[in-house]
Amino acid sequence: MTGKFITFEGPDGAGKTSQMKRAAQALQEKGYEVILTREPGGTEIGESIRSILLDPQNRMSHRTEALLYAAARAQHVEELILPALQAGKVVLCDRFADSTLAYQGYGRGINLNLLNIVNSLAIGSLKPDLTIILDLDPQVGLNRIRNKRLAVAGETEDRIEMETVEFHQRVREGFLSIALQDPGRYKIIAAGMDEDKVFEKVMACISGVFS
Ligand SMILES: Nc1ncnc2c1ncn2[C@@H]1O[C@H](COP(=O)(O)OP(=O)(O)O)[C@@H](O)[C@H]1O
Ligand SMILES: Cc1cn([C@H]2C[C@H](O)[C@@H](COP(=O)(O)OP(=O)(O)O)O2)c(=O)[nH]c1=O
Repeated sequence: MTGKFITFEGPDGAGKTSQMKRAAQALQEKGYEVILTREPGGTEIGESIRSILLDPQNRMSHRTEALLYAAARAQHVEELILPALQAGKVVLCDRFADSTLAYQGYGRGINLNLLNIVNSLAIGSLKPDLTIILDLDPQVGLNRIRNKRLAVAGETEDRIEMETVEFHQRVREGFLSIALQDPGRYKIIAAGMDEDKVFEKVMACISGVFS
């Protein structure tokens, strides 16, 4: 495997999408071939599963939720991520297996060992070279999202964003606990600063992967 696999994690509204777009552009300017993708999603099947997962009309059991995220991930890895890495590309992925541990594990309360098994069924031995966790008070993130939604008529909150602040607080703490387990792979960046400052730190972490 010659490519690089970099994942972005953190609470909703932490700035992952914005930072990833800038990082992709910076890397492309340096001559790297970059794939920008997201979970759940990244493939036709994954995007269909995403609509089911995020639809606020769906009353879904926690176990169904965990398995659907993993199903979307399995397709994503096989159809898009592994082939891109084998072709030497840089894959930037908006959320990956750690989101299942944080949201379905720390958030919903599903046993973490079980989730690790489900994740390994979905991803095999694939491991990101770097995982950037954009850390933010979840209330600030949710307010950012609400302001963004207000700007787009007709957009409403998705099924996960509608969860309680306490749920999102557990998710945040979950990400921080996960990061402690492998400080070499996880880099935590405080995401409450302005976008340019966060971006400087993001690029400093990414540079480490290529040195
Ligand atoms: N550092 C920042 N400070 C203030 N607002 C931000 C910052 N980063 C992103 N935003 C805004 O917050 C909203 C959510 O950002 P986004 O990149 O979509 O986050 P995520 O993908 O983590 O949900 C967007 O409207 C974006 O412009
Ligand atoms: C990948 C993944 C995402 N999620 C949740 C987190 C998000 O609320 C939602 C969709 O992800 P995303 O669109 O990245 O949300 P945001 O841009 O608001 O951060 O799915 C899980 O609960 N488990 C998972 O395994």
